[in-house]
Amino acid sequence: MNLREKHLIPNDSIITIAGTVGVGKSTMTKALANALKFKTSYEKVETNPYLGNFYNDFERWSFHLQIYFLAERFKEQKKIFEYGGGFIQDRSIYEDTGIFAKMHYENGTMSKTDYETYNNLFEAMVMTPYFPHPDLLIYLEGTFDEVLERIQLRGREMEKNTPISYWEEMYNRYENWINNFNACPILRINISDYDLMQNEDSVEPILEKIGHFIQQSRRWKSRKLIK
Ligand SMILES: Nc1ncnc2c1ncn2[C@@H]1O[C@H](COP(=O)(O)OP(=O)(O)O)[C@@H](O)[C@H]1O
Ligand SMILES: Nc1ncnc2c1ncn2[C@H]1C[C@H](O)[C@@H](COP(=O)(O)O)O1
Repeated sequence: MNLREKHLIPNDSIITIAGTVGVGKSTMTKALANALKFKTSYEKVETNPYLGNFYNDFERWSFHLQIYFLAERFKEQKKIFEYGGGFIQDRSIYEDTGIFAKMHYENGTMSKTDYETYNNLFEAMVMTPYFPHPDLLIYLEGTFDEVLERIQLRGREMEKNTPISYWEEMYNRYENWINNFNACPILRINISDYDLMQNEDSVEPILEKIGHFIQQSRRWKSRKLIK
C-alpha cells in the first residue's frame, strides 16, 4: 500500500500550499508530491519577466506583475482542471489578490484604477468552471525571524535587497488574511514541527492530517449536496 492509500487521500485531490515568501512552500510542494505521487504546479520565479523590475520599482511594475501572475496561475488552474486533480500547488491564487495586489494598492504603489481593473479580471476568472477550489489549503507559518532567515539563506538578490519592513508588513498581512480566509478548508502547519531537509519522513504526520481533513471536508460537501 502506498502512502496516499495508507492515509486515504483521494487521487483527485487538489492541495494548495500557502504562506509568506520564504516560509517553505516550494520545499513542501516537492515533498508532498513525491510522497503522494501527485503532479506539481510551481510558481516560476526565474522565467518571470517582470519580477526583477518590480523589486526595483514597485510603482512602475506592480500592475504588470499582477496581471502576469494572474495569467500564469489561471493557466495552471486550467491544467489542474483538465487533469482532474491529483496536484500539489505552490501558492494559491487567493494570495495574489488578498495579499500582494491589496498591499500595493493600500501602500500607493498600485493606482486605484489599476487595482479595480485587476480585481474585476480576478473575479471574472475565478467565477468560471476552470476554477476548481482546492480540497485543502495548507498554511505554513513560523516566526518572522525564521522567515527572514530563510529569505536570506535562499539568497535571491532582489529579495535580499528589499527593505525588511516590506517582509514584515507582508508577514503581518498574512496573519490577518489567514484568520479571515474561508474559500476552502485550511490546515495550519508550524514550520518548527517538521524538518524536510534533515528527515524526509517528517512528511508522514502531515500526510495523516491531510487525509483526515480531506475525508472530513468531502463528507461535509456530499452531505451539503444531498440536502
Ligand atoms: N523544512 C525546512 N527546514 C529548513 N529549511 C527549509 C525548510 N523548508 C524550506 N527551507 C529553506 O527555506 C528557503 C525557502 O524555502 P522555499 O521552499 O523556497 O520557500 P517559499 O517557496 O515559501 O518561498 C530555502 O532556502 C529552503 O531550502
Ligand atoms: N502576486 C504577487 N505579487 C508580487 N510578488 C509576488 C506575487 N506572487 C509572488 N510574488 C513574488 C514574491 C517572491 O519574490 C517570488 C516568489 O514567491 P515565493 O513565496 O518565494 O514562492 O514572487
